[in-house]
Amino acid sequence: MPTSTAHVTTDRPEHSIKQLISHLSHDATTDLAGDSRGTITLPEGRCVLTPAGDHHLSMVATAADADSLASVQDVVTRHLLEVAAPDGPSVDWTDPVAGDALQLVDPVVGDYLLTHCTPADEVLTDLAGATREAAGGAARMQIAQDEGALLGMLVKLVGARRAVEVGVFTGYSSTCIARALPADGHLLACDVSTEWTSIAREYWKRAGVADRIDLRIGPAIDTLRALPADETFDFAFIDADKPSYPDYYEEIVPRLRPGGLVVLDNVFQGGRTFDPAFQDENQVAIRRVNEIVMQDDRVESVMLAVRDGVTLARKR
Ligand SMILES: C[S@@+](CC[C@H](N)C(=O)[O-])C[C@H]1O[C@@H](n2cnc3c(N)ncnc32)[C@H](O)[C@@H]1O
Repeated sequence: MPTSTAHVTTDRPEHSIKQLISHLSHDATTDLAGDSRGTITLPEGRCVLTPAGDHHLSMVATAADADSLASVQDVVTRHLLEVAAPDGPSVDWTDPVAGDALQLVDPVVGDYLLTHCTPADEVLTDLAGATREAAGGAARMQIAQDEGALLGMLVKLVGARRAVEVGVFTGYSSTCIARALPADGHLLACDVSTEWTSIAREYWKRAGVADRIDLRIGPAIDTLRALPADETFDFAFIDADKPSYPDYYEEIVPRLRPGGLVVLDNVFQGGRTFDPAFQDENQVAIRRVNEIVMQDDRVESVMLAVRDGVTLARKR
């Protein structure tokens, strides 16, 4: 039960955040960012305060369990009321929500997005159907149509000729990427499964891109590390086993040309990324790679709330 938010009415949100951060600086680890966002880190958890328009501030508290969350809420609320004017704000926290119950994208918005991008053609529609039939529940691993459209558009915007994909499955994303490459383009596609990628091969042929794709079966980290030293890429998509994301990222970034793009999928982990109660190896690795990307001077990055969270990192 680790996340809860509160919206507080205050005349000067930036000023209130600054005061609170200063007030708590002896009892907690505090940080005030240039955009007036304040972060308070306590032993029990964390609270991030953000100005929201001229008369509000929003607070997001996270902790590993309900008791710790209540303690974070209590500390922040008490100190906020201490620094506020005597007729100070009322602070009403929402009920705690577990990370995996967060609604990442409202279903109404999600449907609208899906139905307002270039529609999937017959090949991609058939591929999605064949994957559902062959993989059942595992078909969830396949990227959705709007994410495929995004990948294709990014490949074109970057003007990519050489691309690499880590995590092929039945070939939806690789088809979108390969189609967006020029006729002499090349996609190095890495996966461990001959079973799933046999479906991919069939659909690459149908899409007319089989000759641009070089499928390598085996642990992707071995494939990447075995590449010639001078092999470079313009575009990379990482969508395989999550614990290896930091290693994939570190292998790929040095091989990106300046202006090249690496895209990382599932950086939200269904909301578990935001919730410290979730500590399995997937979530730990994704939080780690999210920090690595954010602090990496070699790239500029942005995280998009597309599906399960997509990070774009462009090599400087
Ligand atoms: C989420 S799926 C990829 C979905 C795909 N991008 C699509 O659009 O359908 C993850 C894939 O990563 C592959 N995988 C898992 N561990 C791997 C590893 N160590 N090296 C390479 N591929 C791996 C799995 O076999 C699976 O096909």
